[in-house]
Amino acid sequence: AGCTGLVATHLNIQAGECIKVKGKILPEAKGFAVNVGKDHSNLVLHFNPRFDSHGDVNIIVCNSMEDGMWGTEERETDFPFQQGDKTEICISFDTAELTVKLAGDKEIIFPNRLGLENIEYLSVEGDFAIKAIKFS
Ligand SMILES: C=CCO[C@@H]1O[C@H](CO)[C@@H](O[C@@H]2O[C@H](CO)[C@H](O)[C@H](OCc3cn(-c4n[nH]c(N)n4)nn3)[C@H]2O)[C@H](O)[C@H]1NC(C)=O
Repeated sequence: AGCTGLVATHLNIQAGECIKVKGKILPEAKGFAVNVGKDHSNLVLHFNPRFDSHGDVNIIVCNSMEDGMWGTEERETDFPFQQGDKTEICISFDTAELTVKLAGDKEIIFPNRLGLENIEYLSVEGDFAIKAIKFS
């Protein structure tokens, strides 16, 4: 699993609340990921913008992980990220789906495949310098 940065556990984020991750994408970024779920092996969302990694260029890969096994990827080619830029990602969810609000009023919806009712785990990994994390 990539070079892990921040990990937060024992959170108790309920449906309808937001997780806001603010930071700066490194100038030569290959990719970064924001993971939320129950723990590191049970992710309701692995949100992974790729500038140039795993053969993908400027694609957002979203996936889930259940008991350490990846689910089926969903890919988004509308890519509102630039290397070297500051960015803010807001993740909210309910038992049916997660909504990721991005710059430029872009939204990505991803199914809550694990049916999680609360989020206890957050990690941010890859070429991203965190400035602030806010739970609201
Ligand atoms: C075409 C060849 C076979 O498909 C490729 O298979 C790769 C390996 O599964 C896929 O890359 C992984 O895709 C995952 C999301 O589906 C992750 O982005 C993974 O990133 C590194 C990573 C994170 N983690 C991790 N995070 N948290 C935990 N517990 N583990 N483990 N590995 C990547 O290594 C890659 O996205 C996928 N490409 C396509 C086009 O499907």
